[in-house]
Amino acid sequence: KRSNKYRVPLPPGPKKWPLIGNLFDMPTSFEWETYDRWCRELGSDIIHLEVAGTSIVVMNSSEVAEELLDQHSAIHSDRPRLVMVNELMGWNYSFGLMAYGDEWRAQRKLFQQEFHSQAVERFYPLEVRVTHQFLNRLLVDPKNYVRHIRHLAASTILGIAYGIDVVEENDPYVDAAERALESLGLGIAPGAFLVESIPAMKYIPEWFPGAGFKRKAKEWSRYSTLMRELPFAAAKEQIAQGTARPSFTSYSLEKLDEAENVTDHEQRVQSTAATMRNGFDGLSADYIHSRHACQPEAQKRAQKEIDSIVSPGEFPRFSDQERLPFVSAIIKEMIRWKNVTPLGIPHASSSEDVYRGYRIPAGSIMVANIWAMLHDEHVYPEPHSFKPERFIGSDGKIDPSVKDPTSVLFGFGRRICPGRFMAISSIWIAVASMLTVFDITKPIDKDGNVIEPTYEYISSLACVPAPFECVIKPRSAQAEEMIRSMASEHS
Ligand code: HEM
Repeated sequence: KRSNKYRVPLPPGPKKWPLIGNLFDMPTSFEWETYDRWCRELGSDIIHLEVAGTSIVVMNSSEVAEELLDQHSAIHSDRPRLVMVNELMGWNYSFGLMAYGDEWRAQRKLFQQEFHSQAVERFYPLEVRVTHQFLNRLLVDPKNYVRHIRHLAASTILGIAYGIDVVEENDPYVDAAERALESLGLGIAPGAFLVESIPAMKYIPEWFPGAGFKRKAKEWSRYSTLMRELPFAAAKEQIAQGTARPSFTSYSLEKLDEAENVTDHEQRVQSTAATMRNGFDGLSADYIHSRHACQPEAQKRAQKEIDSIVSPGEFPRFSDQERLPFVSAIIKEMIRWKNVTPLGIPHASSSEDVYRGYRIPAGSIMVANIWAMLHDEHVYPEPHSFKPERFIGSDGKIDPSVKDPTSVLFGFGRRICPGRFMAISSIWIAVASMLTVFDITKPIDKDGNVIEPTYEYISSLACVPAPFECVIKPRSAQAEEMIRSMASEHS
């Protein structure tokens, strides 16, 4: 039986060495580009790697990812084991990192009830309010635009998850989340902790020489607990006092009476709300990070479109989306051109599978190379150029024959990003509003030369744009007045 089984070959891959496999071939930054190169060299959109006994399958096209993660989703919907963050730092409460099973299903259902495509419309007024406040901060202090974008992301998610308003400086909930998410990034970084390869090390006592990782994990687990408990306690208090704004927490706790077990339901609401914060932090902010800023032609075309549709003195509304196709095209191109999550979140296979005549071993880590899918020259000609017009048809509307990048950006199968509708709506309103009132241009040095932006990206788990200089100025005196009056209306 065994010998029959092993006649089914593994997908092709770079040459493996005994015991260590591809350990020394593995890229340590911009992995997606190396995986893409290997796939091209091997002429296959699915490849197999092995790192010290761990099987890794890279899916380099949307066809393979859809077939494996959607159509074979009963097999490939688990997550890889994460000893440091899940078992030692306490992040296993978060359904995004959790193994596939009943608790994952229960939390995911809770999340989806409040975040499906129609339900997210309840959060539109909040998204509009925090966006207008963000524009005012940009007006007052344009140089610190990265900080304001991060503040916008935090205000959006803390408002939606808990109904909490974020304060300008030293917000306790933002600080708690930042500390926790920073430690999550350190704990999850591939190769950072030996315990990931030798899980039995997790039983070493803290005082033991070489057990520094245990002491770190203990300290970091305090941050993850604080991030989960602090805002939830505040939301519950506001609900009890009758001062709470509507939020995921308030909507979900209203259903407490229907729950079979009240304590379990409350715990689940707490964990799911905290998971929203991890999902959102950074990602949407990184997209809004003025990627389109230094694309003057696209900016001017979008502004012309906005000026022709939106009445003078007003901001775009969600209901204008269809009538502003070029703004939507800019957003599609922003998320395609330099996507922040080039490898998504890996899935894991709970049992063996056979696909296209290849064997996929049980326990394989399934990596979707989203970057490669969004830079496939057959789907998006000149994939490395910023060309929002690629999404516009001859009738001036969004061309449905061009693949929408959101169909791969948010992952696949049962684990597909459940926050995708909210993510896109909050990015849309922020970008459309910024374009309405601001001109974003490249800075000029003291000799009158244009300073080109760096377009550098920091490669970690996510691919984050490095800060670059740009000049953000109101388009007119009327635009400035609009920002100020909206901000005072919301304050
Ligand atoms: C532009 C912004 C975003 C991008 C690019 C993004 C992308 C992704 C990707 C690629 C995955 C992995 C899917 C898979 O395993 O196949 C994911 C999962 C997830 N995302 Fe997002 N996401 C974004 C915003 C959000 C927001 C706003 C939330 C919450 C409000 C969120 C919550 C989650 C959760 C909870 C998961 C884990 C789902 C699970 O394991 O079942 N994301 N996201």
